[in-house]
Amino acid sequence: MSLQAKELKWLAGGRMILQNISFAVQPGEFLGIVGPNGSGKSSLMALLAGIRKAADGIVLIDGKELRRMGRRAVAQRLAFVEQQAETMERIRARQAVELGRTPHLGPLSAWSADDEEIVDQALESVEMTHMQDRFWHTLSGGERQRLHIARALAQQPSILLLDEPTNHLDIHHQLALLELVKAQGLTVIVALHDLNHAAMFCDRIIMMNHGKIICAGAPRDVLTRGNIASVFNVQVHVEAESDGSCHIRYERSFQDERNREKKWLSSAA
Ligand SMILES: Nc1ncnc2c1ncn2[C@@H]1O[C@H](COP(=O)(O)OP(=O)(O)OP(=O)(O)O)[C@@H](O)[C@H]1O
Repeated sequence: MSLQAKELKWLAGGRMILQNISFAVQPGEFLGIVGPNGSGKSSLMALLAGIRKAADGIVLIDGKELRRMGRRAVAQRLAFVEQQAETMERIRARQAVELGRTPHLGPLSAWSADDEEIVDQALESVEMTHMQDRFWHTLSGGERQRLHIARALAQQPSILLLDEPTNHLDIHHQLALLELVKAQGLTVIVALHDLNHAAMFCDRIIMMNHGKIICAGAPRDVLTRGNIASVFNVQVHVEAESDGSCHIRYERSFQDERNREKKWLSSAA
């Protein structure tokens, strides 16, 4: 399924948060959104998921306007894992994943063996089967995050929106999660802070700053020394990889160097 944003604009507290946001994601494409804190990534994800309404502009799913689709119809097509997803205090891990099946259940389609199997698979894919009977409130931040992903996969969407899904995860689970999501072949839009993960996994990247798209394109065309310096105020070396992607090496700042030098001089005195 494709997703298109056309001239999106969003205001909050009388302030322009997002403006001139236009882009399209093709079926099966893995699109990354990167940008500094406060650049508008989460706000954009919320507009794309339909949980916030744009002041102007439209979101289209396979050419249909999102705001004209019912909540259930949207949830059958699109799953959203928010950055600070709500807690579900009194339920067990498995029940949290079972919630992903809700949009597919109805008066004529009660809970079935297929639903059970889909939930089993979703739990297994995030390595949480052994914790399925644990109460939600006893789980760590990373375990909860993996269950949110499992819930989204159990929803069997065509489009997956993930807002910083690797928050709270150790490096094994960060990579495992991105590999798992990539392997699903879904249309994915993911906000990421780790630029190397964006370079490794994304087909295309949108770089945002101050609520606008600064540039968009293949990782090696977006994650350049110049773009990263002007948007993130960080100096980097970008090394080209043999597979056409790139790897970013961060330089220590001048201030860091001076502090280290001072520390070394005072300890040597
Ligand atoms: N409901 C709101 N009311 C007022 N301002 C808001 C609201 N929601 C977001 N903002 C502001 O909009 C800007 C963009 O926020 P947003 O959360 O979209 O950024 P982000 O790129 O996801 O940041 P981060 O990387 O820190 O998660 C911020 O300045 C934020 O304070």
